[in-house]
Amino acid sequence: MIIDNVKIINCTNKAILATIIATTLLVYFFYLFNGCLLSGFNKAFRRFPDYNFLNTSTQSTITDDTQIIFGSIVRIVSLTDDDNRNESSFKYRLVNPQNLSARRLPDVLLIGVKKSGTRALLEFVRVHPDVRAAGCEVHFFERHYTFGLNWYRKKMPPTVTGQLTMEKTPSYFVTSSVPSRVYKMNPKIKLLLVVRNPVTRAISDYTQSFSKNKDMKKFEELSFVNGSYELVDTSYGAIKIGVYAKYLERWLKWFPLKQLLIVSGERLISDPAAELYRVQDFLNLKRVITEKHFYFNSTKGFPCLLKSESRSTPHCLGKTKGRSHPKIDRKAIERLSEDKWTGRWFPTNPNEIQTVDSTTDSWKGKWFPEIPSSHNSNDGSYERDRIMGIPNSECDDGETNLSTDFDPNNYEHSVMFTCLERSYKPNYDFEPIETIYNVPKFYTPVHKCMNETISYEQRIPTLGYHRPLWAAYGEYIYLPPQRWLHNLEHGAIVALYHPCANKNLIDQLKKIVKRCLFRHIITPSRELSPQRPFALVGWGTSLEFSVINRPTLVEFIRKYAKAGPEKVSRDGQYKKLLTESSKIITDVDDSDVCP
Ligand SMILES: Nc1ncnc2c1ncn2[C@@H]1O[C@H](COP(=O)(O)OS(=O)(=O)O)[C@@H](OP(=O)(O)O)[C@H]1O
Repeated sequence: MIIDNVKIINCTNKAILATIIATTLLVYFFYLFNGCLLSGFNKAFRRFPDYNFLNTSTQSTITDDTQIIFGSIVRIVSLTDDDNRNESSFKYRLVNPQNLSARRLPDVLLIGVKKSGTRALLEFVRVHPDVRAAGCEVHFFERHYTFGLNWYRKKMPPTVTGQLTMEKTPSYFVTSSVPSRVYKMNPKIKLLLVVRNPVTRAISDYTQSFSKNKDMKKFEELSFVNGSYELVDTSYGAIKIGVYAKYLERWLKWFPLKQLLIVSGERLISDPAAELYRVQDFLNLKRVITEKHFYFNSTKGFPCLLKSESRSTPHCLGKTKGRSHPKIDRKAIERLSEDKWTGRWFPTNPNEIQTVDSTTDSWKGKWFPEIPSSHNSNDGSYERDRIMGIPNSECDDGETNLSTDFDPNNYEHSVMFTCLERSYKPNYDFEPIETIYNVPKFYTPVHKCMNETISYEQRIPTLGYHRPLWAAYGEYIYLPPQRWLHNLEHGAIVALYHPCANKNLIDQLKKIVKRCLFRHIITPSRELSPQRPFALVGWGTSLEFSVINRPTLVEFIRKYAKAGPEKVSRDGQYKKLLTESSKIITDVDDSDVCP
């Protein structure tokens, strides 16, 4: 009986043990299978932090990297990653597997003109997700025609239905056999032709040859017969190519003008986005390539891409594009540019060319593509009207067209600096939030004239397009961000407060900033949140806070003052609603910040 009892107890123990193991295993498997469910919950919780995280237009990027540093929440936002995310949203599409990897003959040909900006146009247009281009010049129609169309097709990139295939070889334009061959391949093909002031083009052409052969004669000697500036030598290749109409005539025998778009090489440099809009319209593409894709690199002196089909980082064209030109005798340039030398534009009588296709409006007549004086890329004059710090009533003189940003004389605009709600209470529970944008190394924002609006994606902008005239340093009744962003670029610190912020705290903030450095701006801003109605802003960074903690603010100012990409300490020109000019603290360069 006792033995029986022991057996029963043993059996019961085994059963209990088995039950425990089974339950543990069950729980374990349940956990494994629902891991994604749990992480889903976690993610959902993480999606609901406080106001500041929700109310910023950069919220999608905030998850990038958030850390606690010196009692502040620091979030690091990658601008380029964010851009990629935007791009990918239109890059991905549902495709049938059989649509993949098909190589097609070109729908679009970039036929020339050599040294007019053809590489720039190709690189810019292939940013479009619906355009795929052969990277190298294929030279099919003039060099490798005997290889046949199949060979040519294999040189093209794979495309899916709906994508355009494109190729550029600038020598197509000047080779007589090419237009008929292209027509034979595809009579409906679209043609792009970049033209540039032929004198600048000739100098660029000469520069390229000279880089390969330093024993070459001077440009002036090659361009004129007998060494005097009397007779232009139109047999010299660099000059000859500039007689665009001669070559165009051949193309227009095969293709109607509506199948050809003439792209301005000058505008491709001064305003690439505008020229790319024309190209996208001509190719029936959605206007995807915009100003956001470009930045002007002042070191290179040309627009560059913030990202492209193959690279997500900012980059310019290679070293062979945008070379320095040798110094050419001004008299030679003047002689080559003379209006009365019709041969520069046309082989004979300018009116002759109009008989080729006079039915279409887009034919510009003698000036091909337009009067040369209207664009002259030689002296960089395209940037002249936007030069910073020089008042220009047609662009920005700090007086005209101010309402584009903020009109100091319009009482309706006073809402920008007036509190319409109850005053916000400071709250120690809200830690300061520092946002650091990874500014691309070569990012150079453009100056925009007052006839163009500037808006920002960031709630508190820390970089971006701005006005050519920057603000005089000091405290303002209100200063729009389109002005103070220029000050940030010069290394200023901008202190912002919400008009409804606590008055005592506003005074404390002002005192700290005024005692720290000369290069400061103080202005209200309605973009701040009720929880953190104060902010300090430096180039590419901002610190939003609820209460005034002197050490935190001083630390931020020391870290980001003078950190803008331009080292300019001189005072600004814009003074509308300036109430107190800033005082020099150590010296004009703010050598010692927050002494
Ligand atoms: N964004 C940008 N970056 C650099 N360069 C630019 C750009 N846009 C136009 N250009 C001008 O393009 C000139 C070269 O023209 P092409 O690309 O047609 O040359 S080529 O025929 O393919 O050799 C090149 O000529 P050079 O200045 O003589 O080098 C440039 O003036």
